[in-house]
Amino acid sequence: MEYIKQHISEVFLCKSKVYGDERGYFVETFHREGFEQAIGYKVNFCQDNESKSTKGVLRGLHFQLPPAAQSKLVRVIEGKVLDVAVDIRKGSPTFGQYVTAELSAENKHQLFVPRGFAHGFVVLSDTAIFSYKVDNYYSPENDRGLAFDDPSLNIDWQLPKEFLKLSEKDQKQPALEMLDIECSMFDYQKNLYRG
Ligand SMILES: Cc1cn([C@H]2C[C@H](O)[C@@H](COP(=O)(O)OP(=O)(O)O[C@H]3O[C@@H](C)C(=O)[C@@H](O)[C@H]3O)O2)c(=O)[nH]c1=O
Repeated sequence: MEYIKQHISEVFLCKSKVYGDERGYFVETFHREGFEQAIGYKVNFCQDNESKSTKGVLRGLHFQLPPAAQSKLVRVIEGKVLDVAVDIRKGSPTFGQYVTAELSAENKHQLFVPRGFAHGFVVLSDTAIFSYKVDNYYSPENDRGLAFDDPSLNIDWQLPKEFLKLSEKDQKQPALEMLDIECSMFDYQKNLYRG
């Protein structure tokens, strides 16, 4: 597995080695020791999630507040998505900036999204199955969102806005400037994103 630091250096794109033969292929999708060595700290993944969506579905941008903050290791097992991780750590040199990655069943890339990032994706293929590990359990009372179309972020979701399908909740998420208290719960100096 290759772990590639992104321009926000706590975010990693993970590329698996795919062994193809006449039967099909084999791939390691997670190797704890290698993963922790690459990112530089321990992450205790405790829940695996899967969702299926149709083209144009946009889920996000989501995060959970401490003490239920989550790191996520995300991948696609059917179809193709554009995945986005926005840095919401107060005091971070890359605050408000984001990383994007095209994740597909074909390229088998994974994105590691640390705590202190709002995460979302849009489906670019007819359907997509999204699969991910998280290192803290689902906590509806700590579940928060950030507007996918916040002009201060200016994210290019690669599909026309009228084509996007969002949950009711995600159609009215707040802009980043409204999330000052939430962002300060991910203070960069305190390294809180390291769990
Ligand atoms: C996320 C989650 C949802 N649920 C339930 C709550 C709800 O009834 C239903 C659908 O929830 P949501 O609408 O929040 O699902 P969804 O929009 O797919 O939420 C996910 O979006 C992506 C972008 C993420 O980054 C994830 O962390 C998660 O927030 O599933 C759980 O039981 N456990 C979970 O871990």
